[in-house]
Amino acid sequence: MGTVAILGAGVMGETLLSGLIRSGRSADELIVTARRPERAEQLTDRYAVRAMSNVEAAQAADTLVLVVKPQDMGGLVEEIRGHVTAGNLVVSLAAGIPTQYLESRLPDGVAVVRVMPNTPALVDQGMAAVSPGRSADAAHLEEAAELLRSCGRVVQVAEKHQDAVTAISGSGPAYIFYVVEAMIEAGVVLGLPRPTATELVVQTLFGAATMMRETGQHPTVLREQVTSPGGTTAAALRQLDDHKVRAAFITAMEAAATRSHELASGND
Ligand SMILES: NC(=O)C1=CN([C@@H]2O[C@H](COP(=O)(O)OP(=O)(O)OC[C@H]3O[C@@H](n4cnc5c(N)ncnc54)[C@H](O)[C@@H]3O)[C@@H](O)[C@H]2O)C=CC1
Ligand SMILES: O=C(O)[C@@H]1CCC=N1
Repeated sequence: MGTVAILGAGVMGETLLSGLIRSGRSADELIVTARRPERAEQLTDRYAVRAMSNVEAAQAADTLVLVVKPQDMGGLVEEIRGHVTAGNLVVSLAAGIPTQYLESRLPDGVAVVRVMPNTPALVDQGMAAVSPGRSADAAHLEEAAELLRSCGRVVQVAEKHQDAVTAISGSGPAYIFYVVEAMIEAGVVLGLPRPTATELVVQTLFGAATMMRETGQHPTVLREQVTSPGGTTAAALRQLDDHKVRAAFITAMEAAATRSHELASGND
């Protein structure tokens, strides 16, 4: 696969970097760039990878993984465009940025793959969706998928679905943590010590997620199994329905997809 440079190694860039290292990729074949020298030093200390400037990384690497914020993408591409050739594969992990945005700013024929990862990749449980740009062939797509497979699952989607993917699995961990926070608070309101409430909630989430994966049953069936007629669960779910929580989730994810779409036009 050659040398991989992670340009803009913040939260998501380090997550991918650590996954590549865990999966056995040699640190010699990995390069990082960071805006702040202290950050670059931290990453070289932690992973023994090389840190260099964006231009040097573009010159040295075969695959360039762009992991800056969408708002910083224009500046980064402007900086490296003169050093990217048709032999490079460019993989973008940024929300909202279409492959066409990158293709139109990079030399003709450069293969671009758009990816939407998520942070559970940090524990090898990531979910990533990949979409090829105009000049990316099956081998380029496989190369990008291989990078992300180092730390989780990978699916291919049509690029038109990437805003929806961003809303569901890209931002998804945050919604789950939000629900977990709310359930822990509820436990505390009900008088449980905070550490006990936290353990109950985290294990319940883990157990429910494992059940969905291992049984393959639809969540409605699994929910009904918990919900005894006239029982405690039915009383709680009635409150969630009365407060329109399901509708709120759908509206929230529509807002995330809309925001992803807006990011393409450089709206801050
Ligand atoms: N955090 C998440 O859960 C996810 C993030 N993403 C995408 O990943 C990208 C990065 O997000 P985070 O890692 O959360 O942000 P972050 O802010 O932690 O990381 C971005 C890094 O890029 C650096 N940077 C900015 N301009 C630079 C430049 N010109 N050269 C070198 N470094 C530069 C920043 O200093 C920062 O360290 C975004 O585009 C985001 O949409 C995608 C999926 C999930
Ligand atoms: O919040 C964001 O914009 C990024 C993209 C998906 C998750 N975090």
